[in-house]
Amino acid sequence: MNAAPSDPLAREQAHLAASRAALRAMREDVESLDIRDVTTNWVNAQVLQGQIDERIKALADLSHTPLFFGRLDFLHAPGADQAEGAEVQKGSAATSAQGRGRETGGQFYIGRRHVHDADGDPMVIDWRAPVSQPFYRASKKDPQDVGLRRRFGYTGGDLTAYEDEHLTDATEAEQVSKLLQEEIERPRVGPMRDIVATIQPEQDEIVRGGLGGSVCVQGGPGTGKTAVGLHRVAYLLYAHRERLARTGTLVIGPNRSFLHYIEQVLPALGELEVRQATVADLVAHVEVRGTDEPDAAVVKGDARMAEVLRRALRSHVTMPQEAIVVVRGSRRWRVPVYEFEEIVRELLARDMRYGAAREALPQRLAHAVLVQMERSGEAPDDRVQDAVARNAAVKAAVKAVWPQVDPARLVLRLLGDAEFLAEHAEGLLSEAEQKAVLWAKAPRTPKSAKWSAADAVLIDEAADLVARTHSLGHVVLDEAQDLSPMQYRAVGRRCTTGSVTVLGDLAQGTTPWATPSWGEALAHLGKSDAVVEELTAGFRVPREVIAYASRLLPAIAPGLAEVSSVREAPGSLSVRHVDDLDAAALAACAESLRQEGSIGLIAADHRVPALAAALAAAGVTYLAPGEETTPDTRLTLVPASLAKGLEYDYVVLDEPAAVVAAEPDERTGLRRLYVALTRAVSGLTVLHSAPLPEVLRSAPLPEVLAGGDRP
Ligand SMILES: Nc1ncnc2c1ncn2[C@@H]1O[C@H](COP(=O)(O)OP(=O)(O)OP(=O)(O)O)[C@@H](O)[C@H]1O
Repeated sequence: MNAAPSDPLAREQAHLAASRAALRAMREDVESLDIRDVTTNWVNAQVLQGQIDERIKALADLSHTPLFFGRLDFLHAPGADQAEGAEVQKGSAATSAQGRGRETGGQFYIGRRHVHDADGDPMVIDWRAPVSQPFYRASKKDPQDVGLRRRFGYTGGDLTAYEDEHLTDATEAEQVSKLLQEEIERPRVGPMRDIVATIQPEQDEIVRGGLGGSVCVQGGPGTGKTAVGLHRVAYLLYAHRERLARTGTLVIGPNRSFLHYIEQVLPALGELEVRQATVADLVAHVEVRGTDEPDAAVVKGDARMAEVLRRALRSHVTMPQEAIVVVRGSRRWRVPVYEFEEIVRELLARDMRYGAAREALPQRLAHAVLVQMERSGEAPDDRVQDAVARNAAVKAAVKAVWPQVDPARLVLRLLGDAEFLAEHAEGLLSEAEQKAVLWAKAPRTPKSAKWSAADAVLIDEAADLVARTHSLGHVVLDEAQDLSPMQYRAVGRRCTTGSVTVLGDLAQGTTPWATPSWGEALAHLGKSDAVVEELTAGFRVPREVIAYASRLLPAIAPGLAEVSSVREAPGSLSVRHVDDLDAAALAACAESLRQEGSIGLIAADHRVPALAAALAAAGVTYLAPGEETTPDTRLTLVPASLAKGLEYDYVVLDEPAAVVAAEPDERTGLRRLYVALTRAVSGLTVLHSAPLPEVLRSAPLPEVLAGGDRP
């Protein structure tokens, strides 16, 4: 064996090479498994082979993804429970080479996955293992027994740098990590990437929160809410894999392009099994072909609709008018009206789903018959009870008293039949509200109806009243501020037995029903006990840009704290008054394209066709949101309504006044503008030919405003 190189970087590179070799050996071990001896059953063999293929995939060594990104040298050996079988070395060469002369307790390389050598000793520890936690949380104030924390920098797949912190050395100054700054500013090409190497302490607390508790994270733009939510799923799947494999996990995002943007993060962390969906996907009982006027959508999304639906559904149950007569052989058995009614009332009083109660009713009636049989000296068994429950007279009685209800037909009737609606909305919805939701012309069948997105949510509520919705183990709800109360309920019933991570920013609420407070949202979700956490450190947007965007805060979300950016980027903001918007947008895009990374041209939705034409005429290729940027096509033309949650290295924002004016009211318009102003990582160019919105103009100037005109 070669002697360990004396240069610390070379030694780390050697450990990387050895870890890669170990990973390769792990993969080869799995590849060489011969399952013919293990199973002769074809189906079992297929399943086993599938699992092996997954495992081989999970053990792939991605050349551009660092196998480890950090190292921890503990002062004392961590307990066995912490170590995940980690190698605990006495006075490792690397640490003693620091010349610090302490007794060391173990050295751990932290990476995306666990890698062990031929003896089973770990070369790399999974970032989610307990022993990795101090990598994210330890500080000079609380070193957590860590003597040295080392972060590694990579260029391509090569380990090229490292950064050390001696946490117990009082003389060493605390400093902002250069590697963190570089990681954030690394140009963006392709979809969102993971942040596993640089999760911050306050983020890590949320990521590693227990599975039992629900959590709600309020955080301004770019504070890492989405990143935190996705890493939390990966962590929970590690810590509770078996349980969550059974119960399932789900990530909910606002639209397809957003989901497309985030969909690679979990696979990159080795998690392939997580479903990602929009709320619309969850409630897709019918085809959505219609839209609502805002006032109708607000009423349809209001939680009072749940009670209207409940009443309307229960109105289908009618009290029996006649006794049931069951003929068996030569005998006739009667369930008198009063007893039948008692059974129906008792089922209504129970907290049962409509459908479950309907299924229970024949058995209850049969039971009443059985009691009579016993009284008259017969000894019927369970089979007799089943037979009575299936008796034609019982079936007919149940059908008349407790009919089957189709959820879509129920909603169809409520929205199409003014009298029916009035009857069940009485005391809940005003006349004007009822009028707002009623169809001008009622469709005849659910198939011919032009259902809106809000209608689909009503149908989902009705479906849950009829039969319980399946609940998952954990749900992450991103951009949660925009949901209506009825949408929160739809999400809440998918995690009644599990927990939820709610992520959002009240200042970015752009729907007419956006939630005014997290307390309200959580109540609708059925998770009032969730802890509300706040993230205030901003990673995406540089200080100058966030200061400019934050001028809007008093108007859009008074009381919310301004994001405090971790990055200074002088010259990152330029605000220009221009005469020809299209030409200026082309020029600004060309300017940004000279830099590395992605560019987003954001404009009011109605401005998009004109800008598209201008780009096409100039021969500039561009993408729509959700399409993947490539080194050749780095420009995306983004309608302001789809900008939420996305980010670009450089943003050109076209005509703020048009973005504001496109919304039904000023506050929503300014919130939309706030979203658009906070998408840039490295530079924002604002172009306007109309005057800027008053709040953006009149606020005091931030201290640093370099590049371009002053606003
Ligand atoms: N700890 C971190 N290390 C490196 N990058 C980070 C970290 N936290 C967040 N980021 C980066 O900051 C950017 C913003 O993160 P993210 O999209 O999760 O923010 P958000 O709070 O969801 O924003 P928005 O409110 O705009 O949707 C992303 O590029 C993300 O990778």
